[in-house]
Amino acid sequence: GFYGQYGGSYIPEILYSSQQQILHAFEEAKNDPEFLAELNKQWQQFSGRPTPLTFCANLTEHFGGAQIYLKREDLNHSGAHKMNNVIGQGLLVKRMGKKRVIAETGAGQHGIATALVAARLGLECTIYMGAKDIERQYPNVFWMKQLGATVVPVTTGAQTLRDALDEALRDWSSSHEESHYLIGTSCGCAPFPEMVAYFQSVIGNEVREQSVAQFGQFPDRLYACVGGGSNACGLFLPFLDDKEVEMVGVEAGGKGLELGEHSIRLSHNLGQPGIAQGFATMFLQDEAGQLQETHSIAAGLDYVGVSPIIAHLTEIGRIQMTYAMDDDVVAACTLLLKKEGIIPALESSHALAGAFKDAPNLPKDTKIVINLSGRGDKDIFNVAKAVQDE
Ligand SMILES: Cc1ncc(COP(=O)(O)O)c(/C=N/[C@H](C(=O)O)[C@@H](O)C(C)C)c1O
Repeated sequence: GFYGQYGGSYIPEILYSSQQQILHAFEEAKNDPEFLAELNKQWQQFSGRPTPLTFCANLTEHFGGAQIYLKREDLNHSGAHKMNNVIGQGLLVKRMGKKRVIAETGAGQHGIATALVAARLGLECTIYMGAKDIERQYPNVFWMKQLGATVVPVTTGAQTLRDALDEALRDWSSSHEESHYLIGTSCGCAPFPEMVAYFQSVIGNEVREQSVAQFGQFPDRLYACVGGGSNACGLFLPFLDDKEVEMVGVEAGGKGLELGEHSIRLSHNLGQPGIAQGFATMFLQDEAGQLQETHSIAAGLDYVGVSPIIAHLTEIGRIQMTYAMDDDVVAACTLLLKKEGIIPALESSHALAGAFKDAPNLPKDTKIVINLSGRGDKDIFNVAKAVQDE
């Protein structure tokens, strides 16, 4: 479970048995045609896969450079890519004979996806969510409760994702016999990063077929926002060996480069290697190694760690990491909805902002694919406030 110097599993001994159980269940399921058939059936019939690869003619003309395509993970059931992973892990929970799932959430997309799948699979569900995030993503919280999930407000620390993750891990430490910790992103101890990346890879595998079918080649360049790193892993990993396909990850530049104003772990040399929350990766930490507060207008990118897979691929130069500031993110969001009639999540708008910066300077025959990881319904009040402040 190592990716270069990152990854591994640094967890309390009491979790070893559950970790091993998940590892074996995952290894077996990956090679079980029945599991894979059920997984694809639920992805198609419950979540609505395959998601379209949408050409943006107006934006392409507007920028006068690269041809712009969107991978529409916003069209998954629940409105984000999170559903891909939750269905996968939900079927694994049934296979392990467990009755309860625990999850952390920030943007609420992972939370609502977990509550939806728990309802469908008849599992008990507890969601940990920072009190600040509950406030700024309330539409998702309302439905989680209607679905029968227990939503636990986390009031420690900055009351955002990192704190919710710590609380979820605490619960799992004492309930691991009957509960599964359904992590929402490609972080945490082995095998979570690999497992979440595996389930999310349905995104890139579909793009491999759709790009050749729609424009006769693989994309020249892929863009994805990076919070925990799961939608980026999902789009990028199926193209890893196709060296001509470039990959750009976009982090949250927030309000500025002062500690606490952003969530930039990999670009701009702002993160440092560290070990926390069960794994080794690049974290935002102070000189003493204490995890720092982060900020982003997008709750889903407001996280202090990052996938060890993304950290490693960035270190070896396979992924170029950049970042987008809150203002550019809101501008990218409103440009997409005005030009193409698609309302993106603020997280996904970071990938848009990164691509829109490059598009005008790229040759006209360049094909770029941007991962539209989610829809913007949950962000109504945040966007309203941001455009009002302009
Ligand atoms: C629409 C949308 N796009 C991107 C992200 C960033 O998560 P990754 O894809 O794992 O980097 C997110 C992250 N959302 C999580 C959530 O809904 O709980 C996030 O807050 C945490 C699980 C990291 C998201 O909702």
